[in-house]
Amino acid sequence: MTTGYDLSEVDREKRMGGLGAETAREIRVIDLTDFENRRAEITEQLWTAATEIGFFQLSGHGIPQWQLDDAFARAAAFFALPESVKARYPLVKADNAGWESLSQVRPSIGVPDQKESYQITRPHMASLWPSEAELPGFVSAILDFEHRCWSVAMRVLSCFADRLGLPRDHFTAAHDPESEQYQSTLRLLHYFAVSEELRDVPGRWRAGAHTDFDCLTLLFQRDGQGGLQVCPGKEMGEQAWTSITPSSSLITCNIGDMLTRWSDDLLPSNFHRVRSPGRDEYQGERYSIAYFAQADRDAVIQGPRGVYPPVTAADFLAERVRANYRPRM
Ligand SMILES: O=C(O)CCC(=O)C(=O)O
Ligand SMILES: [Fe+2]
Repeated sequence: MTTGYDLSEVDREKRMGGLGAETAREIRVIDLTDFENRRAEITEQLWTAATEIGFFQLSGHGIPQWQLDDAFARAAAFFALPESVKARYPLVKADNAGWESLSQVRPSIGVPDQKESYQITRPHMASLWPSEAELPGFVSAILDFEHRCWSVAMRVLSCFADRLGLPRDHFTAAHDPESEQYQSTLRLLHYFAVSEELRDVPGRWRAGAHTDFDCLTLLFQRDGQGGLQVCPGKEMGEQAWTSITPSSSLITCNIGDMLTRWSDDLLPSNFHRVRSPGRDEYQGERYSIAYFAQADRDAVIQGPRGVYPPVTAADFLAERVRANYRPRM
């Protein structure tokens, strides 16, 4: 077993900080309706979208619209708390839990993302939840939403397991919400409105180019709050980025580095970033929510063909988090 790993993903990321070009690409929408009866067809669609393009969107995912809207309303209420209150729930890096602001520095750009975020990782929240008085009903609503995300992610991962020749529940067993080792994370994100003095300042990103550390990311956005751009991993050399039209009802998915390793590189992780609005665009704030399906700390990541040495999900994640935040955090 290796301890840590060689961080080649970070080296790769450091080459992706430039502006690049823009290009149109097809982003497929895959309908999960009637999942159990349509599993074979859906599996084919997910596999080709994931391997040919990398990013895809889900409709028919079963999370009701009211619950998506409610999660965003609660996220906005959290970020609207006074700084002094949010500061009582600071990000604990080792646990991927808590609130941070302007502290995530992507290796690609070397300056902080223009955002704040609040991360929920179930086993580590004891002292990190806002109180009932501060935000009534927040904890139960967010935990319920997190569980709905888990269940969508596990459906998608079960299809990938089938195609990789692994037991169908291989990934589900490694993302066990009942385990103390669980480390999947729900992340509420708030990108700041662009102040007058920061407009047109080059080199500012809402989120610098990166791949995610996890197995699978579910990303929720809001109509009209654009900025997400993607660049399929296998085409990273060209640095041609495609803007994703935000949608309040679809889930945008991407593969993360953990699943790339676990699939012996068959499922590529994908670069993405959130650009700052241009001069003539909406300069207001932007919200998004991401669910990162990250295997439990004690899960051992190694693909069926053993292309990479085994590494625990705990070691894998710890190295990436260390490479991503200012030392003071
Ligand atoms: O906010 C977004 O649209 C993307 C967020 C993201 O890529 C991340 O937090 O890893
Ligand atoms: Fe991301």
